[in-house]
Amino acid sequence: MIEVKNLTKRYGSHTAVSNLSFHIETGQIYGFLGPNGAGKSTTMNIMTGCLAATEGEVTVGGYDIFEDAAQAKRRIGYLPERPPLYLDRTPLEYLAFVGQAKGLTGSALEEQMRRVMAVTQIESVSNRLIKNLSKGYQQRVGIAQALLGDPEVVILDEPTVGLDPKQIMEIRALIQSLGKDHTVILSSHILSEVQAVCQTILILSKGRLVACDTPENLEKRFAGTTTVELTAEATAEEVRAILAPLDHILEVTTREEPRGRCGVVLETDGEDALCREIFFAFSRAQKALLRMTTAQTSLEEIFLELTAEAPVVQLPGEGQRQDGEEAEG
Ligand SMILES: Nc1ncnc2c1ncn2[C@@H]1O[C@H](COP(=O)(O)OP(=O)(O)OP(=O)(O)O)[C@@H](O)[C@H]1O
Repeated sequence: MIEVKNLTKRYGSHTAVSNLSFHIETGQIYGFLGPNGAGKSTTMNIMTGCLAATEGEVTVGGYDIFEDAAQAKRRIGYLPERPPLYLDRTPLEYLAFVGQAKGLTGSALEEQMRRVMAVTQIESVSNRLIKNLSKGYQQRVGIAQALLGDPEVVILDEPTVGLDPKQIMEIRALIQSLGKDHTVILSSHILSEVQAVCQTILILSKGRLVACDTPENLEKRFAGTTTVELTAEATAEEVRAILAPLDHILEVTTREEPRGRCGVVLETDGEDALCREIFFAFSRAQKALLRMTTAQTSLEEIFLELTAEAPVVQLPGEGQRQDGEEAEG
């Protein structure tokens, strides 16, 4: 549906987006995840034709967003980070204005307005001034305008920012329902949000794409090791002898405890069946296993690692060098 190839955006000497390439398929909810300044808004603004790229190509449904802007934009509904709401208008007036700007008139406009107001559940406030609506309802109006024209793709930049927890839950539910009929791309700097709503996560860091996968695969791909902690009724020496024949154990740390117990921490390569084997190994040795727990690297830890601040490199005589200016391999 959307193809982004080698996209780069520089603001003066600062590279906001660096050699970004990815593919958005029809019918999924995608999440752009990254800390503040990662380049999410810049990428979305370029994908929606609101901002020119320095280099690279974006096509929407096969149409180039720069060369064939009208055709490409028709397929996209966009809610920017700061929605362009007219605060002194009512949602009805505002939606009529946006609908006309998108080329809708007469009964087609009325029918679409009715539909988007029903989807976003703003009928009850449609005659109140937008400035008097709660932030949650203002956001719904912003989403309603993005849906006018029945675009195939809906792009939402930080749709839950500034909302209270109840409003966040409601907007998330709305986004999930939009995912049934649209391809949805949203940005967020909150991992749990993207994890809860999106089928594919694109992690951006300093203008670069550092990962793109399902939440489950990201966990699998980056988790690598699993830590197993156990307590056994045995000496440290006995524990090591019991574990020695088992594969998939990378490191063993033991600590003898009172009452003939031993606390053990194992670094493993993440093999799922290992806990079972450990259990039976202790059983065969007639040593009681009193406790066993596993802890995997969480998606939160993966995100923090992938987007960790790299130290600013300043070479002699080079002046202020901006990270991300070299071309990505
Ligand atoms: N108009 C501009 N002029 C100069 N630099 C800009 C401009 N817009 C964005 N930047 C810079 O480009 C980088 C990427 O910004 P962008 O807004 O795309 O990030 P973001 O991931 O959306 O972050 P946020 O969540 O804070 O909006 C940042 O370093 C930002 O300061």
